[in-house]
Amino acid sequence: MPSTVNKTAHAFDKVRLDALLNRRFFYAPAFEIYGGVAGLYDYGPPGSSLQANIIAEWRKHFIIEEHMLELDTTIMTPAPVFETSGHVARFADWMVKDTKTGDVLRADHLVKNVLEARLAGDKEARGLAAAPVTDDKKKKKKGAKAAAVQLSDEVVKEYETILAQLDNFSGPELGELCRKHKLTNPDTGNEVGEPQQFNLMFLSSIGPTGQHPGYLRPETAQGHFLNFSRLLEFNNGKVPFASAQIGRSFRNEISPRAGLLRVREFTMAEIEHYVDPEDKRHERFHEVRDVVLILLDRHVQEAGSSTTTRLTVGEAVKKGVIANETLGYFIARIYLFLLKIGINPERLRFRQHMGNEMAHYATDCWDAEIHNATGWTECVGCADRAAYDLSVHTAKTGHPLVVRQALKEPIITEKEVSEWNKKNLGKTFKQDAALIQSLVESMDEPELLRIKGELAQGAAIIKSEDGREFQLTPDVLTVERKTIKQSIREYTPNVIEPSFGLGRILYTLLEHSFWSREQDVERGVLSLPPLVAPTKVLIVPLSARDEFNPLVQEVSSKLRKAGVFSRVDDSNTSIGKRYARNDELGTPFGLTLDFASVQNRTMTLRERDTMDQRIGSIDDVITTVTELVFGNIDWAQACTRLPAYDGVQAID
Ligand SMILES: Nc1ncnc2c1ncn2[C@@H]1O[C@H](COP(=O)(O)OP(=O)(O)OP(=O)(O)O)[C@@H](O)[C@H]1O
Repeated sequence: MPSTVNKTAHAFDKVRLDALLNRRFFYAPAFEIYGGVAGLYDYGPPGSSLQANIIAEWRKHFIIEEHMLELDTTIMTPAPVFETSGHVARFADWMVKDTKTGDVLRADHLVKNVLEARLAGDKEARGLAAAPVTDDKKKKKKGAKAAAVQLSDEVVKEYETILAQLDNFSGPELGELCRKHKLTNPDTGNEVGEPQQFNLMFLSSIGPTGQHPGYLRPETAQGHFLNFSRLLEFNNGKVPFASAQIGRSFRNEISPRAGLLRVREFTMAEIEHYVDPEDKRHERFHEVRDVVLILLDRHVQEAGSSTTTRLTVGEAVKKGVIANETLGYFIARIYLFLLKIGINPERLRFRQHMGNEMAHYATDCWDAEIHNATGWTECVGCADRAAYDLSVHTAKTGHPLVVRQALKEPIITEKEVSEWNKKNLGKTFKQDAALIQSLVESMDEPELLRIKGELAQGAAIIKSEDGREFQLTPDVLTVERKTIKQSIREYTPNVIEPSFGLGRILYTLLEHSFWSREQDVERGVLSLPPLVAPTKVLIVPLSARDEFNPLVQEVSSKLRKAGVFSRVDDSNTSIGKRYARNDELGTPFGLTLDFASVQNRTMTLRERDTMDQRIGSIDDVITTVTELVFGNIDWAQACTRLPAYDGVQAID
């Protein structure tokens, strides 16, 4: 039987984790030797592999499993695209300036940090256990740390309500909060000015003339929408279908201070699922119906609370908590993906956007929020964007981004139809002729009936938007009832959009995976699942002596052939130190080759978390470790195949 491990013997320590990630070069500030730039990071070898493995699993879980159409569209985007999509006018955050130093802060973050600090001070004053604060947290939140002052119960309730509704406030409302609650810059104690909007897109220029402004895209979505007609054709004209894209996005964040959680350049993985607006059922919904989710719905937040409920996706859709099956299906699929790569399900919730928070065109929107040392962080957004994007690009370009569906049974209807005498129309109304025609053509049935009635009396009056009146007579216009046969239905599909930020997922996964050995807090471990671990198997020869070389090569080559990514560590340190280093890199399995291996062709297999060691013939161990890496068996099953090893080379 495998040993049990106590992963909670030491409280989570962000300082240690950050030091580990830096020391092992998971990632580091970009341009570090030039002093670095806030919000820009480079990933080193383990960080890059971890990200690549998460992406590989994402492609399998979504693109391959769901037959999505993959795209790779350009990052540099001409300005008119983002003018049409609304990003130029609205892709902005509210910032405030320190009235003395001119330092810039994001207004909602200022409110959050100061109120949270005051609530922590209140807890301390009441003698209630506050969350442990590490040295690093103290340092970072130095300014935000409030004195241990007890607040009245009403003020506590008011602060909690504000925090629950934070994402719902407009800029002027945030300004009002700063004044009412005397919120000052936590770093300096100075007052802040009125919130102002700051557009987050990086502006550039395409070509040498400076006449074609462009932006670095802040999300990959527009690249999907602009290619909709081609995608639809590729899919043989059939809806529903989805496009998917993994790529870089850029946002000029106001003051990025949260490591990978808020950066200015990051990798996104986005899906745009196109669906008939009249039928948002999903044919695979039954597969996820029973998945239980932790939900925080909009009504709870609007009432000032953060109390979550557990519901199956099936119940949530049935009760109307989640707007439709397709949205529910993707929320459940996002949940399953995050669990698969190692996110702790108890620290994952889905929060619905409140009324003001949601884009005006969206029908419903949920964020997958993952809990970490800084609180709850949105890592995936999942929105029903209705027909907004495709409609605005159609209206702007005149290129119809629509579905034309042949109807099985033609629809026969009777309706009032306008008939024009074009010659008389032009002669009577000259340059106003086109306007008059479009006014009549946009009328609904009751209005046309009114016109028909008035024409029967001799003349009908219509009004233009600018208040002018036109008198129409039967020699110009007649209205007749006709039978219409419609065999094509044309509609703009609605879009359900799951949008993943990979850096946030990667960082929160590292937090959820990190712990320290009970016997020694200095010995950190990253319990990354084999699926995403940067290296799956470490091969450790007892020493760098030549006699081990043939075996090392044999084992490496057999693992390579089995598709298992391994590395050899024949450095000149003890086996224990080599394993400890690889525990920090999250390598789940280790293979040790010693003199017995040379003589008897045996090898030991070590499991990272328990440090248990088993022994078997080289080939048996390779078969077992391969199955472990691919998730076909777990460690308990491996233990039934291979006997325990308690020899001298055990690392402790
Ligand atoms: N500055 C950033 N750094 C890292 N990831 C980001 C950043 N902004 C957005 N993301 C990621 O992209 C995903 C989709 O972007 P979306 O526009 O929904 O985020 P957002 O609502 O603007 O995020 P926030 O409110 O935290 O600024 C987010 O769920 C997140 O994972």
